[in-house]
Amino acid sequence: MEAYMNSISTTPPLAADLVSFIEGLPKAELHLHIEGTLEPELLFALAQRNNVALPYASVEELRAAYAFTDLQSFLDLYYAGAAVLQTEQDFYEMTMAYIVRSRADNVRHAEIFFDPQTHTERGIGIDVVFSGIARALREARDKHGFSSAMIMSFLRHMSEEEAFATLEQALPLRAEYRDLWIGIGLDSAERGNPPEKFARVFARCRELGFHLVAHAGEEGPPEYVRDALDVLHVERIDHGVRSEEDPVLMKRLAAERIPLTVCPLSNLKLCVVDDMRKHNLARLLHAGLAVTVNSDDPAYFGGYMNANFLAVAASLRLSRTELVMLARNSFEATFLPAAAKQQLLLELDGYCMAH
Ligand SMILES: Nc1ncnc2[nH]cnc12
Ligand SMILES: [Zn+2]
Repeated sequence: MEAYMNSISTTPPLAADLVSFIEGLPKAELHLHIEGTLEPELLFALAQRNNVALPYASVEELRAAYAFTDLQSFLDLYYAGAAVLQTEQDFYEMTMAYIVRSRADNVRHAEIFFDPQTHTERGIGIDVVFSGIARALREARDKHGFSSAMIMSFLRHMSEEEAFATLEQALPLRAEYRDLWIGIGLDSAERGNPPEKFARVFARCRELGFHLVAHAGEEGPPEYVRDALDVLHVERIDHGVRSEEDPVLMKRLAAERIPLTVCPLSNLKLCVVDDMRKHNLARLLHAGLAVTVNSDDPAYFGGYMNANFLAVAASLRLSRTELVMLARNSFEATFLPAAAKQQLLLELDGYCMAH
């Protein structure tokens, strides 16, 4: 919330009816790291339960440390924070907290990243990670009709060999999690870790029939976006905001309607932009790209889905039509079967007619 407040402090407030329109707008979240939803309060509670020492005396002190200068300064804290996750129940509670929070934002479907290497490196079994996350997602589906999927992401600061080893560990679980585990992603430090580094493991995942996505063009150059498409054969680009530096790439992204999962508050917190009013989301949208709004690591960046929508709506003065385009793009960009996608699009149409 803090980043949102700073960015709009010199921007006129949104009309109350537009705020409530955004809050109730049905939406899909396609760029969310479940480890990035670990709020300081839960992080402290898990540290205590699992006897993990923290270098912070209080929740407030920890929150005060969330002042990032770039992606790496965030990743250092994010990986350290994830060390409190030890048991299946811990992963369950973290995931359930995210579901409660995103249902309140009227997120109707979420495709969630998880980073097994962050945990297996510390001796946590990969089955523990899958099981805790999936138990929460299945419970939310059965109790509330909350629709979701899991995207297992490789850490790009690690080697391709280590990514292959993670894939080998995970594949025996595939049948057990067939209802949820639909895709493979690529995240962590982008600069100096180009898509080609993971060409072989992505080719294998493609053969295995997974959906493919990758972070590209967050801090890295537009060539990484092009190579994520041409070398890794991804179907969506996570972030992709630096694509704007390459007009040929922009034309292609628009013509092929390749979804970009943009994360406005993340971009502000990680200094990809220094002012939300300068964010290129509206320009990308107007250039015909399939832009979506997402929260990335909401516990660290100051807001969940609605905070992201409200921040761009206020700073970029987005109209209802533009906001609906963003929500529509989010449903169209899901990996849901056509009928389920259509159902969500109809729900969105119904909402627009009623408001
Ligand atoms: N914004 C981001 N970029 C790259 N890797 C990440 N892992 C978690 N959040 C990330
Ligand atoms: Zn991300």
